[in-house]
Amino acid sequence: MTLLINGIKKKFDNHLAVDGVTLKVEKGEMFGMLGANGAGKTTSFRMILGLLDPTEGQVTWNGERITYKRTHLVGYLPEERGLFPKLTVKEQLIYLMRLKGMKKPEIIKEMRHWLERFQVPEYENKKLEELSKGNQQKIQFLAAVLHKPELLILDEPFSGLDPVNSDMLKKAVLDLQKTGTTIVFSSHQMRNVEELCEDLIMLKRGKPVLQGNLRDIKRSYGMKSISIRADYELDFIHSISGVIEIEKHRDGATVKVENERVAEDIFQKITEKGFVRKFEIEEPSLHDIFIDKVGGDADE
Ligand SMILES: Nc1ncnc2c1ncn2[C@@H]1O[C@H](COP(=O)(O)OP(=O)(O)OP(=O)(O)O)[C@@H](O)[C@H]1O
Repeated sequence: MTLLINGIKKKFDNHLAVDGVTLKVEKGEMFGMLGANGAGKTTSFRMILGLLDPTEGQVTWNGERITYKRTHLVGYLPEERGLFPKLTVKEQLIYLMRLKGMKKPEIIKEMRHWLERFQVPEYENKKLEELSKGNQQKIQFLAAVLHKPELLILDEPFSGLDPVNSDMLKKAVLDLQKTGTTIVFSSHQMRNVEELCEDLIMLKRGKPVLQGNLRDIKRSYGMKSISIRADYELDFIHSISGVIEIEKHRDGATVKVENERVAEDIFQKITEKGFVRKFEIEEPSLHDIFIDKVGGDADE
């Protein structure tokens, strides 16, 4: 079972919201879709789900398009959320999961299992509007996974969750992956992406600017971060060519540089000045790569 996206583009009037996305996600993979606001992530998800027709290109799941008849194979947590405020948790999950072809006793069994897991069994008969935003989101997640979809699309699943709930959701997502669910998700929280996904695509104004295995991307990325501890003034590093940024600490600095050669240059210059307690070249964080590639803010 493979999700294949082949050169999809989406034009709204004259605006190309998605401009040539090609990717392959195999069964049981966790795939991250990143990009600044308006980069085209949600539009791509809608095309994957068959809710929006691509202007160009195709999407297939297991060799076929995802049409209305195959929606039971897919789970979707939309960014704009979409539950019924006046219905109880039980009422709406029964309604939504019957649309996915589940029978009522099975829905109730699965719902209780998940409510227990999320430590909110008492919510079964509460109206959605009575729940906090974060707890409503847990119910929205249940609406995406109760029918055990093969492909799960999560648009900003962690936004608005406190650290405890965010961790709980992360564990749930990882467990679903272990059972073979294919997961594609978007997030502005780079730490969550680093913790969860092996492969990713980064979009900028609809175009892919980076794509591949996260570890390979970090290893081969030119930009490096250097951690330095020394007993003397490090301000002079500013003037070395290829230095992107220097952040000073009490007894040293963290320096972002364009490539390893710049790091060697800095090493030589600081050892000429005096004793160096620490000099460590580190791979850039995904946050740094995001800022470098996409610009703007990542929510961290
Ligand atoms: N139905 C639509 N009609 C016209 N323009 C649209 C429509 N849907 C999206 N767009 C535009 O397409 C671009 C991509 O939007 P999209 O919602 O896919 O971005 P995103 O990456 O999900 O952003 P965010 O992180 O803010 O959710 C934006 O410029 C948006 O204004």
